[in-house]
Amino acid sequence: MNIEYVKSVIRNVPDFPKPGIQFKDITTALKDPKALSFMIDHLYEYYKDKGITKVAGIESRGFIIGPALAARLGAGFVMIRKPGKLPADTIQKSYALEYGEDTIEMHKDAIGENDVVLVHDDLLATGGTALAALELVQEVGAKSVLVNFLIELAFLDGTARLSSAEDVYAMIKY
Ligand SMILES: O=P(O)(O)OC[C@H]1O[C@H](OP(=O)(O)OP(=O)(O)O)[C@H](O)[C@@H]1O
Ligand SMILES: Nc1ncnc2[nH]cnc12
Repeated sequence: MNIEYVKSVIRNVPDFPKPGIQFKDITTALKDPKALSFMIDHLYEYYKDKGITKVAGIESRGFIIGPALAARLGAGFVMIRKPGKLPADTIQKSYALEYGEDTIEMHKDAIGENDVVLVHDDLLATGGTALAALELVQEVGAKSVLVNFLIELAFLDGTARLSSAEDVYAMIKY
């Protein structure tokens, strides 16, 4: 079992959700028991000695591997959600999309100044979503912030926008 195997079971769906987009569909990797456990094991090995105290997953595909990885690391899990879903006091960040704008939010008390936070999502494209999440976690005063993706669309150079993170790691690159 290796990264190439996981890559081989990620389905490419052309022209979804609109013409010209090559959609990387992780459902075919998640339903494969060997690929699912490999992804969690591999990320655990990468992060186990980095002192992570919280994994912050981005809705919704960051809510799949994120909590499993957090449990393996002995860390807590924090939800970064689309607006209007979190019940207590939140901090928000808006960011540009290809067309228009989107907002994410997190509970203000989700992270403290002693936390080493791993922001996790399934995929890095332009980096707008991840940058907004990184800034949210930095603004609430985390000690340091690392960022992780299962997949990076490297040709879009989203990592360039995440230079204020301690570390950025994507398991699979296209
Ligand atoms: O790097 P970016 O250009 O910001 O794009 C990446 C984001 O887009 C996808 O989420 P989507 O908005 O499709 O939501 P979902 O996870 O709920 O499917 C993906 O899961 C990332 O969160
Ligand atoms: N090409 C893509 N595949 C899957 N999710 C995405 N989110 C943004 N771009 C994507």
